[in-house]
Amino acid sequence: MEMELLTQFPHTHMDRRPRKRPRLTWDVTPAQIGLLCGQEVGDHSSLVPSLAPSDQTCPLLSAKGVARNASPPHRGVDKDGHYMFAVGDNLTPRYKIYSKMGEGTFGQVLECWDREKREMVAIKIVRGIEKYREAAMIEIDMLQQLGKHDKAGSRCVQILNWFDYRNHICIVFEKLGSSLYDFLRKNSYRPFQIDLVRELGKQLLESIAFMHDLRLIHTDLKPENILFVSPEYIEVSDYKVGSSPMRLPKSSAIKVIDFGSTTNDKEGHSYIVSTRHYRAPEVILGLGWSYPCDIWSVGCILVELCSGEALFQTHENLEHLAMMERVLGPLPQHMLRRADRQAEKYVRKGRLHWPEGASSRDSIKAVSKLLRLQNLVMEHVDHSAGDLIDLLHGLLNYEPSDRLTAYEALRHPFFTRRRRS
Ligand SMILES: Nc1ncnc2c1ncn2[C@@H]1O[C@H](COP(=O)(O)OP(=O)(O)OP(=O)(O)O)[C@@H](O)[C@H]1O
Repeated sequence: MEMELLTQFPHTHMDRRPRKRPRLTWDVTPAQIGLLCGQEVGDHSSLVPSLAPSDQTCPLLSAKGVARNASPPHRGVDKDGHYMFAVGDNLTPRYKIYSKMGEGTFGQVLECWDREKREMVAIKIVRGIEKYREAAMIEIDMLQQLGKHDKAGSRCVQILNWFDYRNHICIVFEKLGSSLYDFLRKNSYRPFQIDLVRELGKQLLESIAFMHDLRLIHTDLKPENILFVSPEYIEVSDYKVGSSPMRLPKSSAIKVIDFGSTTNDKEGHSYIVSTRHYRAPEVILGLGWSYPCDIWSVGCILVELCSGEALFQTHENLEHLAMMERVLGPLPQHMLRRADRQAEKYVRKGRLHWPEGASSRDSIKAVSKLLRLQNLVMEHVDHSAGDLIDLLHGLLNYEPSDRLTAYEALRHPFFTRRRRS
């Protein structure tokens, strides 16, 4: 019977830390997990009722002769522990696989038809490897904490259900649209209009203020982890010769996803967090980090939305710090002096060991071609540039304790000033 294939989460390994991003503590107690396991979460209606295919109307889903409610065939895992599937299979008797929506470090996200609720959902099928299973349990705990407080469901992606199936933790989410990154990519990295950036930045900061109020730090904010709620867009012509039409989202509503690295605020976080381009200086220098690391990421994201390109395109710590100095001015001496043992090699006589310590001429060139923040913004933004530059200086303040909080940023004139329409 199908139910026999649903295994229990092995509580015996609960003390082992997930390794997606190293963490200091295990935040989910076995008792909590026992309570949560396999339970439905909340009551959510379909986001796309009119688009959802029924089993009768979707040829893709019915063509393969998979009996309704049958267990899917055993397909095993690939070399990385990813669940192997075929479009049209049942994932479980309840969920039928419609398409693949994305893939990340944790696993794959599949678009599935929920026969019980009669709606499309997005299911993250976590790799069948212990460390990812453990990290997935943390993500579920975070999602449940967020869901409990976000009654309107407007801030963060909603978890609808989860289960442990054939050694894969499966997390069922409301189905959302494209990520900001995919949207930029499909527009050949042409920037968003400033008014859309304002809309997106405001919602992003509201989501972060909400998380920070709950004493949660996301730690992995990036355009890939911010999704438009609706998949719908319109195309408008771009008057530049030879350019393809520009996509514009029909609605600017967004939600934050991927809480696999989210952590409760505790003193003394010092391990490395965030995806490289969006990583704050205190993280790189090993000075310890907290809520302000999310705010730094927002600053990097807003620049990227205005310019179309990631602000700090680097894979190396010293080059990254040198890029920050080029765009934002010198790092404060007191921060450089406190650099931990890993980072002290980037500092000589109280200043950044640059360009002397550069790994190559190309690296020096990559840094020197970057523009100062105000010039970079003015190159892409016509109106509101002054307000935006001022806001960005507050979000990208080197000193974490002087950096704007999410609430302070929301009160900035970039968001509050009355504008002529
Ligand atoms: N609810 C959703 N609706 C639509 N698409 C989604 C949803 N959740 C995730 N996706 C898609 O799947 C991709 C991977 O999801 P997610 O970031 O949660 O996975 P991950 O393995 O934790 O990624 P990472 O490598 O960043 O840690 C996203 O970038 C997005 O394109």
